[in-house]
Amino acid sequence: MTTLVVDGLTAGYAAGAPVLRDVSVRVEPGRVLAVTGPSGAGKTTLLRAMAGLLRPEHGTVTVDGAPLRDRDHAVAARVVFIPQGNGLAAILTAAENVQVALIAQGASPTDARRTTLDALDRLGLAGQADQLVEELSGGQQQRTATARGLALRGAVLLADEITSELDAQNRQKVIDLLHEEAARGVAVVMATHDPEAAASCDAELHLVDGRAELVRGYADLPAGA
Ligand SMILES: Nc1ncnc2c1ncn2[C@@H]1O[C@H](COP(=O)(O)OP(=O)(O)OP(=O)(O)O)[C@@H](O)[C@H]1O
Repeated sequence: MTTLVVDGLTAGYAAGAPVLRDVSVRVEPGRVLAVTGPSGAGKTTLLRAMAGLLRPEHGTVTVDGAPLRDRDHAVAARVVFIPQGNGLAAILTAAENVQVALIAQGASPTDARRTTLDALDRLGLAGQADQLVEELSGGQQQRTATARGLALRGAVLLADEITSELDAQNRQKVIDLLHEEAARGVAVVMATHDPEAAASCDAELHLVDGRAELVRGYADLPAGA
């Protein structure tokens, strides 16, 4: 089980003032943390820092106590990032997008194919496996990206706005799958604009202009939850 800790994080992009200022939060195994806040508040920036894609100006992001050096380090620590806007290769099929990621992680082609079909099936995409991503609807693409993230079976799962293009039924399915990941010990973070999705999480960090306000902490959970 892996714990990711953000401590006093100030970070941003090369040109300009920091986007995040003195943000601290623990991402605990077996729990789902919602990151909420208005557009531009810094949700994606925080997830990028948790994924090892942004270097802190001040403070630290640690995985099991080790400061994250970069994305390679995060991948080695099994920090999986499902980006906003899906990050899929449009000219590959849904299945190929998932398989390539698994093979890059060391899976054999046979295992990769089996895991891929299982992950697509969990997202209701069994019938779309061999369809090109550019031929899928926005919601199907978003679910394919989620299938890829789940197939990688990370220790930490960072999901950036992965329900924004989904209908109510698929939205609930994806939220349920994130909770299933947590139930098997994954530390899950979900950036979302959706108050219902946030309410379903175990804790909520609300960002305003890059500053964090803990709305609900894990300690607020009823005993035994
Ligand atoms: N690559 C980048 N280079 C420079 N500035 C950026 C970059 N990405 C984001 N920003 C800036 O960082 C701030 C926070 O953006 P971020 O995408 O983290 O917000 P967000 O809360 O995820 O917003 P949204 O809900 O609209 O996705 C914004 O002012 C944005 O313009």
